[in-house]
Amino acid sequence: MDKPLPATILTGFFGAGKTTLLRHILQAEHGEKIAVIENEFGEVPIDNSLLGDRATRITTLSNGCICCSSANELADALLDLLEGIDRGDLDFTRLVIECTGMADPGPVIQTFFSHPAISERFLLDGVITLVDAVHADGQLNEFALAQAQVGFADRILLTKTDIAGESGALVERLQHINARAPVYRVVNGEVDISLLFNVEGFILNDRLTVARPRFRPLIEPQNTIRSIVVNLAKPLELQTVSDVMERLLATYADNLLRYKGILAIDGDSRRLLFQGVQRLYNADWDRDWRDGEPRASVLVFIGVSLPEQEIRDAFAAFE
Ligand SMILES: Nc1nc2c(ncn2[C@@H]2O[C@H](COP(=O)(O)OP(=O)(O)OP(=O)(O)O)[C@@H](O)[C@H]2O)c(=O)[nH]1
Repeated sequence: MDKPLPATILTGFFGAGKTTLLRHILQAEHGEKIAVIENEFGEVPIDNSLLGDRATRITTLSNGCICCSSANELADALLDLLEGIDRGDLDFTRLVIECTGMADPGPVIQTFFSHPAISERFLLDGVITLVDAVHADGQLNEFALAQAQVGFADRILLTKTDIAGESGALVERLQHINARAPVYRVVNGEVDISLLFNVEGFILNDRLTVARPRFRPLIEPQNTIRSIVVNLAKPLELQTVSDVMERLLATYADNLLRYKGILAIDGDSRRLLFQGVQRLYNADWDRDWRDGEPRASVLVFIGVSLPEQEIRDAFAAFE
């Protein structure tokens, strides 16, 4: 069986700079052959012509937005690419999907896990969310979807800081929504490609970065997306962790966009890595804890209206 093909999802609100970035990716020297799936929101596929001919194949999904009505359209496009490879008509090493500004990344991500052939032959590498430094504050205030796009990110690219300036407060706000994804400032798509590829956001690994905002807003907006970081100093019982997670998911799976953790389990010398997207989660043993390394657990939950106290209490009960 060939190695699965890595796939990168580019998301971000209208005008955030997704096409600009994609053009840069296609022109950069990275030795990858990239296939592109573009989603034009019921428009003429103008972006195709903007991208030039560097992509191995550009599939345009035009029938609305891949996130909702036409989730199958995305699955069909992915299967179509696989058939092209099997027939020998297509050859590519990586797939990039550009979502529309109004796409919810959740269903797009789930397409990679829900269909057997797709989940076997593609490997979702990472979700890259672009945020327009000029407009993001207003968009985040007004649209829960703009927050969800940030909440799902493995990497956040802050665009247009050439106009908006350093945007420190916005970066704090983004880290409050998603404490897990590093934020990089990118002007006109100029970014080091190595930051975007092999992110392994959906592979169990120990790359759990947690941003620590220096301050928090005085007034917490209600019903917004944010992250909760839980640190636990003492090793946990495996069964108890799974009971708590099952209980949380039974009630709050729809609130949880993404969660990830590195856990110290009582009686085991290895670290336990786990991560999930809404209802889907998995866990795997990692390397041994090193001598002198504190056997402490850290979990990050990103979601909408998270029951913070309940999550904290459930885990605090073990301390
Ligand atoms: N000044 C400045 N302009 C930028 C930057 N990045 C993108 N733009 C401009 O912003 C506009 C929108 O960029 P696109 O790349 O089309 O954005 P998009 O996210 O693909 O937009 P939609 O397809 O509408 O969702 C274009 O005019 C870009 O040239 C940046 O870092 N600085």
